[in-house]
Amino acid sequence: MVAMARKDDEEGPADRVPHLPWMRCPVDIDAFSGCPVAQLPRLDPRLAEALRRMGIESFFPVQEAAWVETIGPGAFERDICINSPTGSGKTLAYALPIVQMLSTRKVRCLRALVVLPTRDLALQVKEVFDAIAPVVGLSVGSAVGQSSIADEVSNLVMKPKQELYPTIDEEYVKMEPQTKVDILVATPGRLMDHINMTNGFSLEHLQYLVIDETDRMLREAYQSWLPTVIQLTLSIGKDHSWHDTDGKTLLHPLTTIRRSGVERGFKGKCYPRLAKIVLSATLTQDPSKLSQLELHHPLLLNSGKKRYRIPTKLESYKLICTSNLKPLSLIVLLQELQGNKCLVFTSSVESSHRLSTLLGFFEDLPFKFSEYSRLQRESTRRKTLEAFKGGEIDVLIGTDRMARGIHIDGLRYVINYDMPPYVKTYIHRAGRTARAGESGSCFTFLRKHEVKTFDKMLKKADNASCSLHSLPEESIETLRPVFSIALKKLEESLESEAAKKSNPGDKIPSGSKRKRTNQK
Ligand SMILES: Nc1ncnc2c1ncn2[C@@H]1O[C@H](COP(=O)(O)OP(=O)(O)OP(=O)(O)O)[C@@H](O)[C@H]1O
Repeated sequence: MVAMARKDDEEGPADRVPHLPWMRCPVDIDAFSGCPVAQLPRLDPRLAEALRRMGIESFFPVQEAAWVETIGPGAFERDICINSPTGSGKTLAYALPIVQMLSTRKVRCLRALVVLPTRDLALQVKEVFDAIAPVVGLSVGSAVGQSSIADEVSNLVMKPKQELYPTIDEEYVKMEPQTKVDILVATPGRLMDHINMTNGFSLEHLQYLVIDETDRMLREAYQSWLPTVIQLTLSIGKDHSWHDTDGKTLLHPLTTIRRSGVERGFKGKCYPRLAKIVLSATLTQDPSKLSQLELHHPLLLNSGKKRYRIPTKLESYKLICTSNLKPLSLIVLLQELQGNKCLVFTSSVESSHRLSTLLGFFEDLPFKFSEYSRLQRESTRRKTLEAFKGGEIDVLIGTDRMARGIHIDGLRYVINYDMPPYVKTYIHRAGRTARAGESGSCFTFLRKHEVKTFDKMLKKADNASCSLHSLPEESIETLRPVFSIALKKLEESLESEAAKKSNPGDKIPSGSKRKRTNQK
């Protein structure tokens, strides 16, 4: 039953009318042209200046549309759901209104929480907040597990200054630490660690909750993070009392009092309510999944006519070849791409490992490649990604872990070494290129029998025409002799790895040590 629901959500017809009435009448993002920074109404001049320093001269349509519904006439009255293509600028679409709204806050409390599925993605989003929030006096923190929990705690909370609280020492000692950040970017795991264990970490004052990559996040049930977060922000009926030395009950000076919202016309909800923004390039339409978000009069901001949309400047190509020639065809294609940055997606970590080990047995390849997978240590992965961003590696080979949200400047090419199983997967993989109005290409290797399924799948997205790309036969033939030797070495290498796994004490013979990268 669960499997069927997932398949239906991923694979339903492209033009199916959404079940939820509010999804049927979205705000059309494409009706916005994206105005110059100087013309955005009510934008704090300090933020305008920060944006200019970031090289942003005008806004993208999704950013203008979101501004209208938050700072503009929409005034954050409704929760916002954004369905807009990869690379269309969704991060700034939520970061800017939140920072602008909080720029007038008087007391520091944790008021905005942004949750993302992976650490890399969370750190990328934090960079955007870091570029704009400090200019209006806001502090941004992260809870992503990049450093030890103790370091994270010391960056997030501190004991309040004693002189601000003229109570006797004993009372001060009992006081809980308070937050050091206004905005927190987190992954669900570390967020739950702080909720459960960090003294003084509180979501009581939260005003904004952003769930980026929403469809992916709704599959992330980690310790029921979503219901926990929502529950912790509801403080109706909670005892806010704070006792002074005479035992009199005072309100804690930082308490956000959420009252029942009946008089504001939203029965059963609190006021001020927690405003939510949820986003994806492939937002789910499944009512049962969306209901977990407990959205308040949701408003959909949508781009394109079909359910999914591929970036306008993305060119899609398919290459048809047999399984046994796929590695050679990949090498020839990578040679054609002439050392330009490229991501290669496989269907599993094993497949990525196999492929990169095999490529390691080809001498003198004219590109530098590396494996990027969860089989590697976090620190190795981070270094690899940095090297790729910095241009020391041309090709990264990995799985769908690299497919969500990651932005790499100058990335022109994506290759699906294995066919993506769903149109959503195609969109996120291909969406690592052709971002922010740049052009890019996505190549997909297919076996003959996969072509029909693939073509049908792509029809579910706007702008998804796909031409055939052929590789020169003679280039493939030239590589064949080396290929046979490389295959033999690959088998030996995998065997010795397997042996090492089953007998961790044994040394691998030096000749068969695996080589996952050809980095110098
Ligand atoms: N107004 C703008 N002008 C120029 N560049 C921009 C603007 N807004 C965002 N960008 C750049 O566009 C790139 C893509 O933005 P972002 O990562 O927010 O896209 P996204 O829609 O969240 O993509 P995905 O769905 O893949 O996560 C970033 O490098 C960002 O710096």
